[in-house]
Amino acid sequence: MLKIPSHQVAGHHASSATRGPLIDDSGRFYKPLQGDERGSAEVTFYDQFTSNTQIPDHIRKFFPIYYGTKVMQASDGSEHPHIVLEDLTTHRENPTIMDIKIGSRTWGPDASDAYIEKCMKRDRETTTVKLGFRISGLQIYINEGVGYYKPTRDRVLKSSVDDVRLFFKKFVSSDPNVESGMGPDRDLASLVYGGPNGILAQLLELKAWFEDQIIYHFSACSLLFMFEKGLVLEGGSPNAQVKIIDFAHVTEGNGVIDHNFLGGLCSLIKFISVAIGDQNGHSQ
Ligand SMILES: Nc1ncnc2c1ncn2[C@@H]1O[C@H](COP(=O)(O)OP(=O)(O)OP(=O)(O)O)[C@@H](O)[C@H]1O
Ligand SMILES: O=P(O)(O)O[C@@H]1[C@H](O)[C@H](O)[C@@H](OP(=O)(O)O)[C@H](OP(=O)(O)O)[C@H]1O
Repeated sequence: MLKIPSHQVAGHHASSATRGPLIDDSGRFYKPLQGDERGSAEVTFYDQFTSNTQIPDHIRKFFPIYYGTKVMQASDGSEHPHIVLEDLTTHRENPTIMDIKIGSRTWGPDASDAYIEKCMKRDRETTTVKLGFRISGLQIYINEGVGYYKPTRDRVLKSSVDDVRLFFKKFVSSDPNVESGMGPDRDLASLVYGGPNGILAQLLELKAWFEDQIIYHFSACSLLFMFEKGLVLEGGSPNAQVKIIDFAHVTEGNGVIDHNFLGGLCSLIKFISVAIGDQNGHSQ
């Protein structure tokens, strides 16, 4: 049975009037191809990436598994091609999720002047230009009674630099709505951001690849942070994961490192380091 994902935090949403992602019970995520060149560019990327033998396994794990494309009934009732992906939330019960669009510019080298103008406006209005990334959406699980803290798209996109700092603290706090004089409690910071399997370690692994790889330029891609607070309450690990998604503006690297993504990633790493409590940032 196809349904609208309940854990989508950003991007185009499905409704009976608009085409958006759908999921099924087998753990697949169906993303409708955008009608213009963005849809075909994303398919081209996934086709090429899936068969690219230059991608090390420890990097491939950051990408959703790709199952090809399928023409099927879209959320608006039309027959439409979809990209079929692994549903990254399928094994999670109450995931806490953040979508962060990386890069200090969100268009690729072949973009039209009109598209650049549209993106530049949005990049300036958000933290993209200042920080090299912007938060596009998030949800934070609080508990069974309250459910999720999920600020509106408008609220998230209007974030200042200080708001971004605060969101990274709220993200790992027991209740994002509660703040003492010291701000949100950050009770889960060392478990979720820190440690050998935490988000910071995963970002550093990605960064090492981005310092070297000259195959792709990942314009306007997002990193998804995910973890499960419920597992911590049961005494386990939060199963923190970083994934990279949204490849509508990926282009060939042509022998040049992806300085736009790499710069944003370094900036993000510094913010996460600070949110853990290491005011000097990470030394690597
Ligand atoms: N494979 C996946 N599994 C589960 N959820 C996903 C997956 N891919 C994307 N999502 C969810 O859908 C949201 C939007 O995804 P994506 O960025 O690919 O869509 P988009 O409509 O192209 O976005 P944008 O308008 O920002 O370019 C993400 O923030 C995430 O919550
Ligand atoms: O970050 P926001 O404010 O949500 O803005 C959206 C974001 O820039 C997306 O990347 C873009 O889609 P693409 O990356 O696929 O171009 C989308 O364009 P659209 O509204 O024209 O689809 C924007 O609305």
